[in-house]
Amino acid sequence: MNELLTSAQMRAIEQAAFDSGQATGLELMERAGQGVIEAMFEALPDLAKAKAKALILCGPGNNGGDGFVIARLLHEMGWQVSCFLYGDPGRLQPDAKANHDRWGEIGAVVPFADWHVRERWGGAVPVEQPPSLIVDSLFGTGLTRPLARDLDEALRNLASCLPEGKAWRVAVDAPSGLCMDSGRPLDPENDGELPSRQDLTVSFHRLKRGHMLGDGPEWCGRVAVADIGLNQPALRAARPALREQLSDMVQLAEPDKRQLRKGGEDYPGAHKYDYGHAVVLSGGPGRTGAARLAARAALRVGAGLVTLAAPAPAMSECASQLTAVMLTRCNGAPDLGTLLEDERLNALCLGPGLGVSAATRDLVLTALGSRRRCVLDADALTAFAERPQALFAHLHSGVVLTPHAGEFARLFPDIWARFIACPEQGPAISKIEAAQEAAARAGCILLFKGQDTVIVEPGGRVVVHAACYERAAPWLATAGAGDVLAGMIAGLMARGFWPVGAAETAAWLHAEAAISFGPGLIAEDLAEELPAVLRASGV
Ligand SMILES: NC(=O)C1=CN([C@@H]2O[C@H](COP(=O)(O)OP(=O)(O)OC[C@H]3O[C@@H](n4cnc5c(N)ncnc54)[C@H](O)[C@@H]3O)[C@@H](O)[C@H]2O)[C@@H](O)CC1
Ligand SMILES: [K+]
Repeated sequence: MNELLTSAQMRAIEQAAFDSGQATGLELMERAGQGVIEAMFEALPDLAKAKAKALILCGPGNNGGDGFVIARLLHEMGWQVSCFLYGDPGRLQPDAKANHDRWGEIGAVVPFADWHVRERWGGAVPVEQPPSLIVDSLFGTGLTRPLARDLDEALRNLASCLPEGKAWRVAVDAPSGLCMDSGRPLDPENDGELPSRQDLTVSFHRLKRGHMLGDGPEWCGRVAVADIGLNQPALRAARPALREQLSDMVQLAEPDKRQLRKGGEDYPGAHKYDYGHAVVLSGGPGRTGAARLAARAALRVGAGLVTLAAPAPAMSECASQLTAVMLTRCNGAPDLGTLLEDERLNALCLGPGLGVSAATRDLVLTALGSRRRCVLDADALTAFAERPQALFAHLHSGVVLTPHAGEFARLFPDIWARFIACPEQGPAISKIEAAQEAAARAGCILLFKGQDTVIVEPGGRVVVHAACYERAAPWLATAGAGDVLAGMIAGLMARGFWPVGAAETAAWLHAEAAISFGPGLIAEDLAEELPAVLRASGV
């Protein structure tokens, strides 16, 4: 259940279910409507107390069909329901039409020409009793272009007449206007500001990428997944074409708890060298903090030994601040080369506080030449902004790049420009495609940071860690947090994690530590919170 689907993958699963006789469209639509009802009363318990009047906004496709089911079921529960339709009833798809007609036996359908939102709810004394629930069943995974201007205007009027807090808002599958493959609003006219935020968005079968990526979480409010009875493993097993379509399935990040555990059957009587030796390169005097943060994190995440390699003038500054982390002198690339003659040094971290300079570039190239597993972060990336190709030519499958948006833009300016252009049609390019293209060009693992962190192995695994909803960790926006992440990845690689697995586990632990610590967090706290996080997750 940790998968993130594209709209096309969802359609393919649905089609396979029809073709194999696992379900009919009408059955799925009924379960979808039922699923929304159950999910919203569970997630929003106050909604049941507010039981009064619901406004169901139905669209021209199957998303609208789900809305007619919801209208009927709410009516059966005693709600007063108004159904508004944006679209031509004569052109509804058969399943949506069937549910439109069933609703028609119960109540009216207000055509778009008669919505008159302002007249209804805009005056000092509303003409009509305001709804306590507004269900957005206009567009779901089928949205391919921005909302038409007249609909957009009606929805903005509705939002101003019934602002947030005046009525609960629940979206069926997607907040209308959001591209569900990217989490980006298809709304160039309004700079991506959709008409309203939802309190809850109910997805079907699995989460879609748009629920977790980009601005998706902000517009969805909260998410719930309704089971609509699709047996994906059975469909996949029986249908090679579906297997093919689901082969590049994106997963939500999870920690590898088995590998995180020390001791046990993998390491009877383990020695510290069984857990590797990470080396973190430090900047000069007054700029050693970032590397020290990374080194401490590498040790806390379980590397057997961690050495900070600092230039001579910074040695005393480092020595006064280190205890378990070891210290060695490294005055530049030749010293690093000598250091790496010791084969026990098996993972490197370069970038935090290193400085944007030719000396940094030389250190990076020496590190890459040693073929050690390596994290390149911060200045190790920015130092190549002028000539990214000079870096890419030396990268290999044991390297993890950890750019934030600014660093990504410097290394991959063309991909970045396409990624941030306001999309006019769907599916819009998502952070996943941007990261995939960048990783393919670089030829190594890429961890593209952000609230939605995307981890890509060229031609391989794609993982998303989204610090949203119950995993929101706003305190992570603090100086030095990125240095800690880089150190954690290096520490895990020293322990023997594959680079992509190290990036995934580190991204999860990093957010988990922030969630566990809570408000007031500073970067120093992240590594210190790791023991509690590891214990709580059963490691
Ligand atoms: N895939 C599944 O397994 C299920 C899907 N269901 C529902 O069906 C939805 C998908 O249905 P559809 O494929 O019919 O798509 P939608 O109902 O999302 O959209 C309807 C159609 O509108 C057109 N359209 C796209 N953008 C538009 C715009 N800006 N203005 C006007 N028209 C536009 C497109 O041709 C699209 O097919 C899902 O989101 C979900 O709510 C459910 O009924 C249950 C099961
Ligand atoms: K919707």
